[in-house]
Amino acid sequence: MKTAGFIGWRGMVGSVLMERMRAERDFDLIDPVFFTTSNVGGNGPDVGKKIAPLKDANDVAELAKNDYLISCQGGDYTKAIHPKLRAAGWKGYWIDAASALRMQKDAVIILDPVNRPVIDKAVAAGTKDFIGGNCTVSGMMMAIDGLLKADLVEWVTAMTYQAASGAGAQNMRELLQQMGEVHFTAKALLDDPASAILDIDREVAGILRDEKFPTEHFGVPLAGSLLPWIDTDLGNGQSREEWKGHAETNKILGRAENNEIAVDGICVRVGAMRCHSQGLTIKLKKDVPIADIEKILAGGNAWVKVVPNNREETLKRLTPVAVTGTLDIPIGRLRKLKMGGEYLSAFTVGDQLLWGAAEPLRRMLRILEGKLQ
Ligand SMILES: NC(=O)C1=CN([C@@H]2O[C@H](COP(=O)(O)OP(=O)(O)OC[C@H]3O[C@@H](n4cnc5c(N)ncnc54)[C@H](OP(=O)(O)O)[C@@H]3O)[C@@H](O)[C@H]2O)C=CC1
Ligand SMILES: N[C@@H](CC(=O)OP(=O)(O)O)C(=O)O
Repeated sequence: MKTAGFIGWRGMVGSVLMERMRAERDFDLIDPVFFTTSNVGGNGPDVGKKIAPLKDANDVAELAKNDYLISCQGGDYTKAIHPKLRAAGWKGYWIDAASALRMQKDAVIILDPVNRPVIDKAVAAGTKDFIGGNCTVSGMMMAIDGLLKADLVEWVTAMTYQAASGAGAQNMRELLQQMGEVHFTAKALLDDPASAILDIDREVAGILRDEKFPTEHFGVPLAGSLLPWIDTDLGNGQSREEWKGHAETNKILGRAENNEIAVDGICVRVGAMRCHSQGLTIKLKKDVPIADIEKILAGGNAWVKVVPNNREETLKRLTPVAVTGTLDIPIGRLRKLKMGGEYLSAFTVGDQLLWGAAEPLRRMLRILEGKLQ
């Protein structure tokens, strides 16, 4: 049995990965070894079998004993350790959730329901670095997988509504603190049915703008507001999160530079917990009837679910609350836009900690073990 070293297993993405691997009995396939940057000698997670005490995640020689290394520890860790491992001659498979290596020439971005042929070809060619994609990109591609496979997409714009979890565990906590603070401020007026809504609104605006309002992690209020900028500023009017849309989509599909699908849009953080939503405008290569589009989308992969474009089904099935904690990728609000028969609108939701982070990693391990058809 091959050995797999896990780094970052107790973080937010890592915990979801452990949960999924336990549920799918992935630990039966490998001998797991757990690493830490903070608690050498401590206890690892419960994986249903006996494991050794935690090893040092900065000990390159110890890491290099493993056939696989799966990291959810973050980009800084990857940048510090991965080059040392390769320089030391380690030939194992590196599977990573962080963005650090994604665009490297020798790395493949993994989203196997969408790009299994690209992955298989890379494995056969001896590629050793397999990196999970950006959560927004992965969610969008899982949703429109059918149209991509049918080569019907000329371009896509994505207007996103991204959850707090994308910014990290501390940010999820801060969002809840902010919500609590707002409610606390308005509570007395809220409890009085005779109070005026504009008085409540004034109190709320006051606390949101108060310098004591908890904003250590987001920098500004997210509760009762939204943040139309995610990740760093590229200096050309685009955020790094928006840049990833085009760069990663085309790399995932393995498309040549002269055959790229243009992907662009605006990425926005909203007060959802862990599901990223996005409104898509898709320019199709030809005018395909909506009933056919629904069929093509539904056949894209086993997780995409087409939601009929009516109010009741949409509000029941196409929200972060409906999707959170599941692998489902609903897509709905499907209709042709006024601009013409080639212009399709769509709305999709995905749990960004599952398909957007943990799930492609555990599936890659199975692919390498020959246990995923
Ligand atoms: N957040 C997201 O939505 C996504 C994140 N990613 C990538 O995954 C990587 C990890 O992200 P994420 O899981 O959010 O990071 P976390 O901050 O939750 O965890 C990272 C590490 O922090 C250490 N840590 C310190 N204090 C704690 C604590 N109280 N509880 C748990 N861990 C703690 C742990 O290392 P140790 O055990 O060694 O102390 C842990 O492995 C990042 O590179 C990110 O870019 C990818 C896709 C989505
Ligand atoms: N930037 C994403 C989360 C993330 O970690 O993305 P990436 O893996 O591309 O760094 C978000 O904020 O929602």
